[in-house]
Amino acid sequence: MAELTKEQELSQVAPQDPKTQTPSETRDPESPDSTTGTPTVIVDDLHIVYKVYGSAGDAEKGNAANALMRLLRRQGRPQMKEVHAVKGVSFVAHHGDAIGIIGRNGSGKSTLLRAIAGLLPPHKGAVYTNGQPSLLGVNAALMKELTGERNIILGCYAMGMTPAEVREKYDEIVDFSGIGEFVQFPMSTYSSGMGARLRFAISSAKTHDVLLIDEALATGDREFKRKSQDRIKQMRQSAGTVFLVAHNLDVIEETCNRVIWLHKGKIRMQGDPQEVLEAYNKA
Ligand SMILES: Nc1ncnc2c1ncn2[C@@H]1O[C@H](COP(=O)(O)OP(=O)(O)OP(=O)(O)O)[C@@H](O)[C@H]1O
Repeated sequence: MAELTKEQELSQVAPQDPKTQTPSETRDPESPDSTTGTPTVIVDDLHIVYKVYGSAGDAEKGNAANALMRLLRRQGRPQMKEVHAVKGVSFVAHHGDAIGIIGRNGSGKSTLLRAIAGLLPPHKGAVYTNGQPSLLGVNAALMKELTGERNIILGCYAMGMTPAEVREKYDEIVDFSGIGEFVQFPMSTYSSGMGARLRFAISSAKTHDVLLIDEALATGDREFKRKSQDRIKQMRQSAGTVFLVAHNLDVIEETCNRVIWLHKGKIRMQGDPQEVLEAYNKA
């Protein structure tokens, strides 16, 4: 796939509006990376809306009449609220990119990552991916009641590795995670940092087409952070694309070649890490 014109080669995540499925329109000629590497992820005018059943607002609470009104209203449809978490985000990522996503709490970073992973359907717009995206978050699901050893095997199988590949990688994963003899204990006995380290070690044992990391580096100690940054650099070199959401801006600056700054669900700025981080720190 030399250019984006072969749209059919990109798998598409749950689009709802056929009018928006024109990824070639989303290329940003101004972007420093838009002409290098093969496109791996195209986010095209993406909107993500959460629907939540809300409770009563403060003005409606407090007395019997209001309580009765609330009860009566609930006899009809329950009150539903919408949270418009991502509002028209578009960008193109390429092989070899490590893209940092920054923004204040609630700006939509994790939502964007989950949408790229295909875990959230777009309300409008689309996400196209070339290859399998894998989301690595501190809450990524491994089975807590199983030992680290079992989880390594399960996790590797889940990523599509063969038994021979799992045997080959097993020691390296345990080593990298630094959990030592705890590998024989159930994950429920691990500290949150140990769990996060094991998840990172498992997920990064394989070369991913698109690896999405959500704050995974925030929990490790200094030594583990350094090791995981090196691993991310290696993954970039092996031609995958890495997305990294982290509040630690140093990690983003050292690891990423491009930064997207989200503000209230929209892209406020994107491009060279130093420039974007400087503007972000001044804001
Ligand atoms: N499961 C959910 N249901 C309803 N609303 C949600 C849900 N998850 C997130 N939101 C809302 O969507 C918006 C974006 O949240 P998101 O977690 O993506 O932000 P974030 O930038 O990752 O925040 P943080 O830096 O605090 O992790 C917020 O207003 C949040 O309240």
